Amino acid sequence: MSEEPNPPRLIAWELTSRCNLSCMHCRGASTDEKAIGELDTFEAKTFIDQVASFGSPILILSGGEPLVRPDVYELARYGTNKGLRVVLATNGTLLDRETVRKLKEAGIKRVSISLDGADSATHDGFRGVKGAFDKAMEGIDALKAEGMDFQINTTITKRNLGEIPRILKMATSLGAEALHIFLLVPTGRGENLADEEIPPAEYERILHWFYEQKKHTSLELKATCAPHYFRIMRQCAEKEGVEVSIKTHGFDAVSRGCLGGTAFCFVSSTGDVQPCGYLPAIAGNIRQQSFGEIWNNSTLFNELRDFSLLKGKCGKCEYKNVCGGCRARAYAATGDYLEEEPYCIYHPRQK
Ligand code: HEM
Ligand SMILES: C[C@H]1O[C@@H](n2cnc3c(N)ncnc32)[C@H](O)[C@@H]1O
Ligand code: MET
Ligand code: SF4
Repeated sequence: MSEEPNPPRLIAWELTSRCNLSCMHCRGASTDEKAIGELDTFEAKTFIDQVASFGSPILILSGGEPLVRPDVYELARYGTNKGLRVVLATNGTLLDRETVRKLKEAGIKRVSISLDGADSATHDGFRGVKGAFDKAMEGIDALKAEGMDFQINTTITKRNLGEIPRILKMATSLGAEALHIFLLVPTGRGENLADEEIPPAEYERILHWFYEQKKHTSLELKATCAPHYFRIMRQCAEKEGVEVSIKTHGFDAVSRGCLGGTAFCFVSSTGDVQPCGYLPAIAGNIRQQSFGEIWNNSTLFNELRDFSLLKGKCGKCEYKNVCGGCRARAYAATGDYLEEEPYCIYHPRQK
């Protein structure tokens, strides 16, 4: 019998698909209509039980907008009591000091705020609502006033590429713990935004820049949905004559590009388990099978764990074990999640 996979280290859970915003790039449906078929409080707690009995991942309460769900505090407390590290991902517009106090009481350890621009013109343009930037900044003020750790999540597109250095400065002066960049995946409502994706050469440039910035900041910088980073990190280290290790490169030294199905998964508001929120392929549903069963046995997840199945350039690449390409972007471009990452400029040595 084959060995059982390690349990996930991180689960992003779409508590609800409802949202008070409707950003153009959103991977979700995110409208203010009542969600159909959403897990109720009891089902949500059963899911937490299953996760906690199976492993002890970081549980990211996401959405839609998780703060529109009234039982968000009850679920956060439940997860915390079960020993999970529970964090919350929000657009920040619904946060005030009272809300932050309740999140703290529920045991939430960190909150991420999405900032897609360094000012209101870019951010509000992106998020489709005037005042979204100011509201998010007020949310950050509330987090600071209540002493809640926070990080900034930024989705990079052609619109804000030039503002990333300013966003990094802003995250630093605001006192964030981390800046996590996401690279746009044209999926969900963002399906038609392929034109907004930065070209592959720009990916290369911004990820090199990111590598350099890490040397000069105490902020935790993480590139999510940018698996190429792990190749670029190794190429840069080789040039510098430095060996990649935890000592020199921290957690990045032992992590890899796409973690979907290997250390990370996404659970939708109706209980579908997916490799990530940007890849609409379903490993199973927690209403039909336990989370652990899906994680261990799904064909989809087992395929994603077998890097020898990667096709095209990714399949031949000497970096496939540390990068692996973005499976969601491959799926969006070709309909096959094992195909090559379409936004990579690198030519593997093997032809
Ligand atoms: C500390 C270690 C962390 C790691 C290694 C990590 C890694 C990841 C990964 C792999 C993804 C999925 C994207 C993909 O499929 O490539 C992701 C998504 C995400 N992470 Fe993190 N993350 C970490 C911490 C956090 C924290 C502390 C927060 C929030 C406070 C957070 C917020 C998010 C959000 C909002 C998403 C998107 C999920 C969604 O689709 O809604 N992450 N992260
Ligand atoms: C949870 C984080 O995911 C981002 N996000 C939402 N939709 C997409 C997409 N299609 N591609 C990349 N990032 C996305 C949000 O802007 C938020 O910052
Ligand atoms: N709505 C929240 C945000 O914008 C979390 C989910 S985004 C798909 O950060
Ligand atoms: S990205 Fe987040 S805030 Fe924007 S519409 Fe989607 S769920 Fe809502």
